[in-house]
Amino acid sequence: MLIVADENIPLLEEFFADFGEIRRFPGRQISRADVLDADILLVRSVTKVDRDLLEGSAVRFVGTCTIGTDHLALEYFQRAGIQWSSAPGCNARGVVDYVLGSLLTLAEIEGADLTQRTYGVVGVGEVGGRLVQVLRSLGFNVLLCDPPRQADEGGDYVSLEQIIEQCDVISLHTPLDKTGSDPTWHLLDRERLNQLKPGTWLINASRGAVVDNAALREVLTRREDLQAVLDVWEGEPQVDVELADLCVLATPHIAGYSLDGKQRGTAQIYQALCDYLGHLPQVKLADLLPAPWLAKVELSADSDPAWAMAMLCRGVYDPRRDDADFRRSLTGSVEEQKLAFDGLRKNYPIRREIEGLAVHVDGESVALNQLVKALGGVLVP
Ligand SMILES: NC(=O)C1=CN([C@@H]2O[C@H](COP(=O)(O)OP(=O)(O)OC[C@H]3O[C@@H](n4cnc5c(N)ncnc54)[C@H](O)[C@@H]3O)[C@@H](O)[C@H]2O)C=CC1
Ligand SMILES: O=C(O)C(=O)[C@H](O)COP(=O)(O)O
Repeated sequence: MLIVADENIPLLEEFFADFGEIRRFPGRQISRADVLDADILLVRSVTKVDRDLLEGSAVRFVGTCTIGTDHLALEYFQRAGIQWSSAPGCNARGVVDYVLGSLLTLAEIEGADLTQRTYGVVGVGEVGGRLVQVLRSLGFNVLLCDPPRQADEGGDYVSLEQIIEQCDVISLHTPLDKTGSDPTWHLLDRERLNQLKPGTWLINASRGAVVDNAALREVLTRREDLQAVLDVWEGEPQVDVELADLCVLATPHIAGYSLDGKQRGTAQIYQALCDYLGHLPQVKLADLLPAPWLAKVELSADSDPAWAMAMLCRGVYDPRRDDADFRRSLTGSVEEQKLAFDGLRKNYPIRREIEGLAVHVDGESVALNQLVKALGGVLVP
């Protein structure tokens, strides 16, 4: 069996070597000729997998080790009888950690109290749902917007207009969808961006085109009260440098890049391929994931909870480093910038997740215990 795979998929050898030959390519360069004889195609988000790539090839199974599926031509797969799988939720916690780190930076720069703001989460699926859970457990006021879920399940949802009208912080976690009943392409268009409440913080770690980037640049230029954090960009790997300059934090699509998230993505596709081929899975992620460098944190019971939150979150992950690395890469020619965008992602440093962090609170503190649990940490004796 021949497997063609994006070279940036971690643990390819460990999970897939037993199935046959693995040929690795840079994801953006996988071509018709590369996949012609392949049985299995394993990708990440940067490979457009459509009829142009697959027609006439032997590929019968496509696995994307990502949450997003906007790079896959799913209707074509159905017509052509090609099985596929994505990795739902694999790196959702990494994105939550990115948002938490961004909030800490925004609060520091603005001198704001995170407990006093109203949060709007747009798209309440794997990522947004986990984010809502953390924010509410922290005692924050959170409004939810998810028209598809609202239509299916009813419940405690508000419209995007209400989010824009009432929220001090808006975090976007929808898929990128150009069609359907609730399209998200330019969900935040010029009109909606203009309506943002004074002082709104806008975070986009979904897909670049969920926000009209040109309109955002124009609105941020006029309105100094707004603060934006962008992890994703229209036209990646090319980035609007002027827009990046206007952002508080700008990063090269790495919000979900925890080691755990990336390796989980591979493991989920391995499981899906085993199901497709009727194989009994032999490889377990738990045997491969290394122990985190930060094994345990000790907090004194009289620590200030706001300080403790910053320490715990930033001790595991602080997006300011990614922002600094990215900004340094935005100085060369456009071609150099595009290469740097992919280079930063390819050589991404090891980063772990806050969930599961072992924390010992030395003494009695209800507030600290609640904080640790809200962040997903584990209280240990
Ligand atoms: N920056 C990064 O590194 C990462 C980005 N992502 C992006 O985040 C997206 C969301 O991820 P998940 O939460 O795992 O997906 P999901 O599919 O679990 O949840 C998406 C939610 O958005 C809702 N939704 C769809 N259209 C909407 C609309 N017009 N308005 C409001 N809500 C809408 C859906 O009903 C669903 O509940 C992914 O599709 C992917 O594009 C995901 C992982 C990492
Ligand atoms: O899972 C997703 O969806 C993402 O956005 C991934 O973090 C993207 O990572 P790459 O596939 O672009 O490496």
